[in-house]
Amino acid sequence: MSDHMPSQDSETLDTLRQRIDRLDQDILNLISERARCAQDVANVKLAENPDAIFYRPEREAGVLRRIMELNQGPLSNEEMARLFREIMSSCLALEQPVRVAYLGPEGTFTEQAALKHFGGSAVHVSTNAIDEVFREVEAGATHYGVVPVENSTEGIVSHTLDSFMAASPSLKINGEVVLRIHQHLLVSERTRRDQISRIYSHSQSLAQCRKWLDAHYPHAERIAVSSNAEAARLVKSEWHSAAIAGDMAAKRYGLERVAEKIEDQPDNSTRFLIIGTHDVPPSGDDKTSIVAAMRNKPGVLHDLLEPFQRHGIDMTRLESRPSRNGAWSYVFFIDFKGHQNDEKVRAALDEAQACAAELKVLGSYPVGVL
Ligand SMILES: O=C(O)C(=O)C[C@]1(C(=O)O)C=C[C@@H](O)C=C1
Repeated sequence: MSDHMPSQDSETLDTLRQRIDRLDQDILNLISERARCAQDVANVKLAENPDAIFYRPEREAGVLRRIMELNQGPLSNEEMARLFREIMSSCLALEQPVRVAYLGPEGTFTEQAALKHFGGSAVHVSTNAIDEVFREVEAGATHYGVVPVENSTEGIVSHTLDSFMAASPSLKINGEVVLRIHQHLLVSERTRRDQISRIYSHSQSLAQCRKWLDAHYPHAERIAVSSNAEAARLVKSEWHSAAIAGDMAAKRYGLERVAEKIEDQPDNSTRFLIIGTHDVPPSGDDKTSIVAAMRNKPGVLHDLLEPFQRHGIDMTRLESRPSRNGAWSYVFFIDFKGHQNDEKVRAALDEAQACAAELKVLGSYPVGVL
């Protein structure tokens, strides 16, 4: 129907749009009032401490959880929380432009995780390797860092655990973020789609799509490269190649999807950790990560875990890594529910400490909300 033809429908559309205009004005005023409030919060923090910490993960988790509880629809809880995530990101940027290092290059899932956790107003800084993310944070070049730690189909990211073993004690885990990972087969406009003989991706992504590749491209050579984004970049200049990567890389390098969501496990997800240099107070729903080096004798794992079980602490992950130090053979990475300030967590940690050669609390942090 033409725009100039008056009708019942277009009148209704006009009045609805007038209502939306009025609502937008109210939302605008409220967001501005909220932003001014955040500026006042910044001044209070500065008055208390000239080296104030502006980013407060426990408070952000609380704000988002409350929004999800209050939400009555029609937008989903996740959608609403995502909007508030961005509002808070803008408010925090008014207090202090927060710098966040992530495992790059641009277009990686880690960049997507950093955006999901800190929102678009943080300054996101790409690095070339996981240990570089750690170095940036330790040196104070960025306030926080984001690193992948485990994938639901491929298991742990060993570089990250090794970096924790080598990290200074001032480095703390400040948060976690879980990302649903969707892999796509991507090509450029130059690619001859019927002659794809090479498929680039990160080794974990190739592994995550193994069955799909066996079925659809059994003869293409699979080439592991340093990241999915690097795979996407390579495809730009080769007519017979494709890449497996996610949405961020497709967008960043202007690639087309030949096939979408080709991961073998439909619930494929990756967990990322936020690292910083401060302890996070309790948020009401927290996790704690520790690393323990054990002496090389029988029954050590049982001795280490028994106090947690006895105090009724819910363990969410256990990994072992060979130690680099000759004095003991294994170190264990353990995640459990609860905050290190909780009485029963303290008691279990004290007892576990007594039987470990070395035990380091890597941090207590809010369970991922989004
Ligand atoms: O409550 C605070 O400490 C704030 O700084 C405000 C606020 C917010 O916008 O709600 C902003 C940044 C913090 O990370 C947490 C919350």
